[in-house]
Amino acid sequence: MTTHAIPAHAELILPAPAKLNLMLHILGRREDGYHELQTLFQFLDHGDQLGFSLRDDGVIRLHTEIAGVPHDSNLIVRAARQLQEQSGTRLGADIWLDKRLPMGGGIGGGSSDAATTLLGLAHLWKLDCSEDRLAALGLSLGADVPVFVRGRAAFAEGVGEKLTPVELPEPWFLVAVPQVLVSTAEVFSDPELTRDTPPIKVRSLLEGGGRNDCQPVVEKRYSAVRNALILLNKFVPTRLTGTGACVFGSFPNKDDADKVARQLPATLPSFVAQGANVSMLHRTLQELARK
Ligand SMILES: C[C@](O)(CO)[C@H](O)COP(=O)(O)OP(=O)(O)OC[C@H]1O[C@@H](n2ccc(N)nc2=O)[C@H](O)[C@@H]1O
Ligand SMILES: Nc1ncnc2c1ncn2[C@@H]1O[C@H](COP(=O)(O)OP(=O)(O)OP(=O)(O)O)[C@@H](O)[C@H]1O
Repeated sequence: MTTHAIPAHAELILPAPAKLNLMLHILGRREDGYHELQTLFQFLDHGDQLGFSLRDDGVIRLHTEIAGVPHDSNLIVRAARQLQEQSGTRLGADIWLDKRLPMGGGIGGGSSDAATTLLGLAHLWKLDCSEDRLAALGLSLGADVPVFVRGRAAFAEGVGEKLTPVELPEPWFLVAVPQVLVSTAEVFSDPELTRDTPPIKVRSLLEGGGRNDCQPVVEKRYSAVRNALILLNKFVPTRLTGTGACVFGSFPNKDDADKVARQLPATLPSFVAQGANVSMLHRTLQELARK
């Protein structure tokens, strides 16, 4: 399937799905400033799309500009160059991006783009690269990249890289997108952030426990997020994902989620998507492998 942003001649088109943090506890802070956390990741059937074509001159060229992100800082380009360097390949790639996920939304758009680039180029360049190696490479790009590389809903510990796959219900989610960019680094450096939540066992989470420790800080700093939580909570129990800005509630079916979405004001964009325990990226790659 091609889109306006991806030309029909792209050799490989892959999804870069969003994720939700169904809960997020902060247990402590490490010496390097990163936080130890416990979080539950599930994917959504909604995301960006990337197109890739092979180049034999070694050049990595992303043809889509993202406002405010220089070409060489884009996680897609950084992921491609790291893989190129580590694998020693002489090949390069043309890459196109159809950006649908809000940036700084807490639904992992940049991290998912990076993971799709790693897996897509490993496929296109025919590299013999294990998932463990790609996940380690991904971690150097961002704490959330490994879960997208592995593509399984997971309970995450450490800084988010110690992953235990889990089977969760796959409800429909309404995700509201407050029109504000939340800085993850800023939230993690707020002195009022709760950093001493005791560790819990994965089983108690699967029974529905947990909260998002970042939520009070984000609500305090960003009125758009606070207002979105107040509004959505009138219809469904609502929580922040990651460090925001997006907030979400779950529904047993799509119709119920759509009904609430229709009642939100135009100033609060939203989308409805189903939770997925296997990411769309991995489902697409599995189909490719069968062909
Ligand atoms: C909070 C989560 O969204 C949960 O999914 C992620 O762990 C954040 O992942 P991310 O956006 O990929 O984060 P990174 O790009 O690695 O880090 C951004 C900034 O967030 C802070 N950070 C991030 C992850 C973590 N476990 N502890 C932190 O303190 C650090 O200040 C870091 O400079
Ligand atoms: N391909 C990309 N897509 C989005 N953002 C990118 C990309 N490359 C670099 N960035 C930078 O990364 C920042 C964070 O983007 P991202 O969309 O991953 O945030 P997020 O949804 O808050 O992520 P997370 O849930 O992992 O905290 C952006 O503000 C942007 O400056």
